[in-house]
Amino acid sequence: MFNFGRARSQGRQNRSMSLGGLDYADPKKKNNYLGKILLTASLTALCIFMLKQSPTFNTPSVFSRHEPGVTHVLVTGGAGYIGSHAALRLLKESYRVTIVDNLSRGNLGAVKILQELFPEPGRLQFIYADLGDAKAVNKIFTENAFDAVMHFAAVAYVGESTQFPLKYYHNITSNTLVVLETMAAHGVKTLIYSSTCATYGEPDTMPITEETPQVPINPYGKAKKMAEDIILDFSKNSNMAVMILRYFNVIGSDPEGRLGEAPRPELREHGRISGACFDAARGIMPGLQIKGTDYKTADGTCVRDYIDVTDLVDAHVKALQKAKPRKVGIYNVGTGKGSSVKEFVEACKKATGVEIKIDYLPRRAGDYAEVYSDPSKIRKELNWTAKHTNLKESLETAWRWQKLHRNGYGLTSSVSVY
Ligand SMILES: O=c1ccn([C@@H]2O[C@H](COP(=O)(O)OP(=O)(O)O[C@H]3OC[C@@H](O)[C@H](O)[C@H]3O)[C@@H](O)[C@H]2O)c(=O)[nH]1
Repeated sequence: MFNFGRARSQGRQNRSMSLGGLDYADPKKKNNYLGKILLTASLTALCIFMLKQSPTFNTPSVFSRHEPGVTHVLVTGGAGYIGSHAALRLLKESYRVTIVDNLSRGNLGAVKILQELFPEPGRLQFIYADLGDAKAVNKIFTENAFDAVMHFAAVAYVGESTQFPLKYYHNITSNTLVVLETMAAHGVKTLIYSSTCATYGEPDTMPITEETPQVPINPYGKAKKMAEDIILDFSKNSNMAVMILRYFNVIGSDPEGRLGEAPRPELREHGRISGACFDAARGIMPGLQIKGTDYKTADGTCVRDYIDVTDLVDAHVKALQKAKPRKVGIYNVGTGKGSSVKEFVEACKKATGVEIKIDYLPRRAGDYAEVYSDPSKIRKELNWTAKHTNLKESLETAWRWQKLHRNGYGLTSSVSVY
């Protein structure tokens, strides 16, 4: 694990070690030492220069104290697709944001864009850390005064979860435990948790309400359900304000084309339908594979409820504003409308203007035939409703980003910790 804060303290240690070892008795050595001092001084200057370029350098004291009227939100996974869009929205709304990300799935490029948009001291800082490292997380909470946590960071591919279940159980449950324990230890009182429709599995009746029994059928959904249970049990004897948002299938991009979805190329085989469509439209892949055509749905392909990322982050801001101590709110975040994979691909062809070649494959492990939400609870209680319900229009915003960023976020997107 590396973070800029640690680099600074290590820099201090190294400096004192080199000065502590000076011995001026030998004139030859003295020249050596002068050389070393000059080298150390220039390296230190270089380090400081580089750190000043990094977002973490901006006035840590501002981040370490509560300020009346300023809500400081820790966004875990803020370098990822949804987390970065949430950070952008929070920053636009004048929240103070700290992003923690291990860059295993997220992109430093997304953080850099946010940093360029909000360069003022005290707005945004980035800390490179892994939530599995409880000591590092504790240090982050010690050095920062958070008012709320939005916990996005997680591995999140259904197919991958069936292949590497332990990775999913570990990452999703134990990291949530670390976040909760550290929040409790430091008195941070509000949690907005990213859950998923995958916790419902394959219910008998549609649409899915928050009362629909949760019977997940893949490790991703099961691990998210476990994390929800951990949070719910903890909240029974705590005065924490908790909001659990169960997302349906997230698509789209920042309409101004600054942020987008940049999945790891090496994870393409597990990738979501949106990424697969765009890869095919851009000719990076020879075509799109539709995985499963024999489901009991109108056209035989799976049905999902596609929610625009800008609507999703709007739900987060509303959840944050309405969160109350000792209360738990659980909400579906979807449009209430189901679309089949075939319909999705047709919309993608229209949005991109590309005639995507399609191969039909057998079912993917872990998939359920049909899920779509009943979003009436969130509409009633949080006054939230999806504004973007046209698949093609959401895909157009994503396609715009894809065209502007042919290499995703560039070199930074290949930084990997796992
Ligand atoms: O290349 C592909 C990818 C996906 N698909 C199909 O498209 C449908 C949607 O699959 P995706 O992987 O995009 O999304 P999923 O429904 O599996 O899960 C998604 O939604 C819920 C979120 O919480 C999860 O994080 C997210 O992965 C499935 O039927 C899948 O089999 C393909 O046919 N081809």
